[in-house]
Amino acid sequence: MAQTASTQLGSNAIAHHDGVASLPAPAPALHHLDNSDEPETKEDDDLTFHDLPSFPADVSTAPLLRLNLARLLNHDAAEEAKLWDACQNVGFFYLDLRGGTSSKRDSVHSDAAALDGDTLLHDAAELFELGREVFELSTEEKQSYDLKDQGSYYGYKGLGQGVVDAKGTRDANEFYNVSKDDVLDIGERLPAPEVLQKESNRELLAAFCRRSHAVVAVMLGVLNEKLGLPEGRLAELHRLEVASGDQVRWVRSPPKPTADAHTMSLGEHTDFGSVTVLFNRLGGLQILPPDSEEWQYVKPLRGHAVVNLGDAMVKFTASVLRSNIHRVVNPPGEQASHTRMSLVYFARPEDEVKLKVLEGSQVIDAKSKELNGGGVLQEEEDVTAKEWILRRAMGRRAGGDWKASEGTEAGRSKLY
Ligand SMILES: O=C(O)CCC(=O)C(=O)O
Ligand SMILES: [Fe+2]
Repeated sequence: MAQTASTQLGSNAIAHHDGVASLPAPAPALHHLDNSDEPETKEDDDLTFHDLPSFPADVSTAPLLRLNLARLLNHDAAEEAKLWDACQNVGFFYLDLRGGTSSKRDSVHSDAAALDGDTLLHDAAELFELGREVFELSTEEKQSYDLKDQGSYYGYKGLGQGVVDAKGTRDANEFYNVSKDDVLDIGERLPAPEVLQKESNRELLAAFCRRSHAVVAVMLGVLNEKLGLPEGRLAELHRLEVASGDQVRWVRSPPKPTADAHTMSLGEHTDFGSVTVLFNRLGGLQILPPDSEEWQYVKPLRGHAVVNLGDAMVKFTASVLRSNIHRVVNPPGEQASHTRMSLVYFARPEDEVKLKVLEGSQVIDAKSKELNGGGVLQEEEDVTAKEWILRRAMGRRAGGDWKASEGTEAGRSKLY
């Protein structure tokens, strides 16, 4: 008898499929490892946000694997295998940050002091408050921090100032991007509202960057080993202290009038960079799982980040790793009447890194050969991370060059 995705995935995966006939059928099960023999801890029982309406039980959700930072820090082989699986097959997973603290003696993690999942969760909670303050400023003031005309994607983007498709349909979110280089005093200080110039808030943003980057470094370390790349290869393309397009982003979508309920808040896309660490409280994020035509919600889980890979990892690995298409729609059910805000850390390759297939890995070489044989691997473009990110980000602004903003998954979307 066919199993449902949730029974296949076991207790450690989040999946919900109901039997309501009017809803779309569940997508085919994702590749996975079976974790059903893992005991469920008491803590795992409570993954909901108590101050918000609950995520409805009757919508189809993506059965993403749930990884645990503490286990990855202990070099737990099964956990590393799960990470490898998720990154090859889905490109999205949950990361339980609770209790994920590195021993300072662990020399494998160079920035061990910054590696603290609980403090990262705490910083994220404070940043949700700070984001609220930023968006409460007047539209006129916020608009003065739209740096598009200076050729920058940092700063503010107003509601409807981005497009969600090639026809130019306007988005339904506003966002604010803060540069890692700015808050770590590596790059120039960009114009910003007073509240973001306050030293204590710059320190909070800097701490969030360091801690998110340290979590990303753990992921990159495991992937480096699984790919069989020379030691430290991915790490040396992503040094915290070197200029890069790493950024913090707040995304805010107000509740939509009923007539507009189906307009997208944020259009279908793949992320441009390497690894994205996302903090969600209300639903609305959806992914189009591999081999599926059905968009599925990613249900937010307390204590967890949603982590996904971006196009740079696809390019570095000749598509051994996956950067999955996703979008943001209205939060489901009762959640739709609430303003949705999310907080994101985008880790990207250093500015001058060329987005080319990496050398020195048999796994990547084999994949390149396979794709070349099938004629799928396109000739590599000579593009740096900085150029790529700028082109992709600006192409999504109203009046931008949509075609130039295409990512690695263009073939998956009907909109491209
Ligand atoms: O708001 C979200 O949940 C996702 C945001 C996102 O995908 C992005 O900013 O690239
Ligand atoms: Fe994204």
